[in-house]
Amino acid sequence: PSSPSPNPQGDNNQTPRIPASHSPSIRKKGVNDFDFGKTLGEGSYSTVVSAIDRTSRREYAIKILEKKHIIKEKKVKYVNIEKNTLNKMNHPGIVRLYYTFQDQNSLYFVLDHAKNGELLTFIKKLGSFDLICTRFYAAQIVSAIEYMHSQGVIHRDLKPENILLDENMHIKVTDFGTAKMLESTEDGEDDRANSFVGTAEYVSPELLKEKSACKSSDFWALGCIIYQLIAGRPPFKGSNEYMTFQRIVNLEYTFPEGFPPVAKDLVQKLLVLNPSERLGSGGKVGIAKLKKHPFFEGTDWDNIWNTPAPRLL
Ligand SMILES: O=C(O)[C@@H]1CCC(=O)N(CCc2ccc(Cl)cc2)[C@H]1c1ccccc1Cl
Repeated sequence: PSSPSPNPQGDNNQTPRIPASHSPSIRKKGVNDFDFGKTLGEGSYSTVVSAIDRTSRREYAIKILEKKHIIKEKKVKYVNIEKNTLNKMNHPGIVRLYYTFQDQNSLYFVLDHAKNGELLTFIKKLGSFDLICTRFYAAQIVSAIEYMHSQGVIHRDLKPENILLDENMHIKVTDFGTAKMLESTEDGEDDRANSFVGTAEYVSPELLKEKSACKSSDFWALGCIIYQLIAGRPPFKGSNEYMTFQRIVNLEYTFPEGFPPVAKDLVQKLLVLNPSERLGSGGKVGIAKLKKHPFFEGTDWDNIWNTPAPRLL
């Protein structure tokens, strides 16, 4: 098209739109733009494969979902939720969605490749984290939760399997297929998100009792994760899901010998049955109070994403 004549108002809606197919830089990506490598993980509805962009040579993790399976399992809604929530996220502690595309049989999500895998692997390998490491990772999780909630998103299924580690051993929260986008993002106007139950050991009592989660449900999961980093196992674990749920709603858990008192105090303030009394709840004010807890003493909240991760011993 001829170059547009300068428009006195300066608005550019007069500029003729160049069809994407004519401009190489914004062409829609497709399967043939990548060399696929090894499988990184298999979910019940997706497979994640490492892949290299043939042009940029950049490495990605591509999440592939089979359309037939998604439709059969009635999970189309979750696919759209994952795409829409991930598209809204732009934070160092949250896995980034670069492109999406599809072909006849599958949907493709091109994501960050977090090279060091799941936080759960390190908990299993080391047995437990010392206080310095626990504080670093807990602070990064709080920072990621604070950002998600500021965007009106509740994750609803936070757990060590969904907290990945990048090459610098910094976290990348993933798996937003079960997230909930709240209408209102103002402080304190927490809507209740309905249906869907997370992973048994980390599910909040309000989700079990009222079938609805709120932002505070992510702080319950944080309490379970901090407990697990130190104790090497989650606080609520029954011999089956029903027994686990019973322990959660009855707040049946104990601290092992030697559990550091400052961490115990924080966990006791997060694992509170009433969501509005949980430390961290109540919007920005609530999160500020959480960040001030003695457990986080010495945390430089403005620099945790460019502070080297402590060596996991
Ligand atoms: O929302 C979008 O960006 C597009 C819009 C056009 C489109 O057809 N899709 C795929 C819709 C879809 C969702 C689930 C199944 Cl099982 C099949 C098709 C969407 C899509 C494409 C690629 C990857 C994910 C999605 Cl949701």
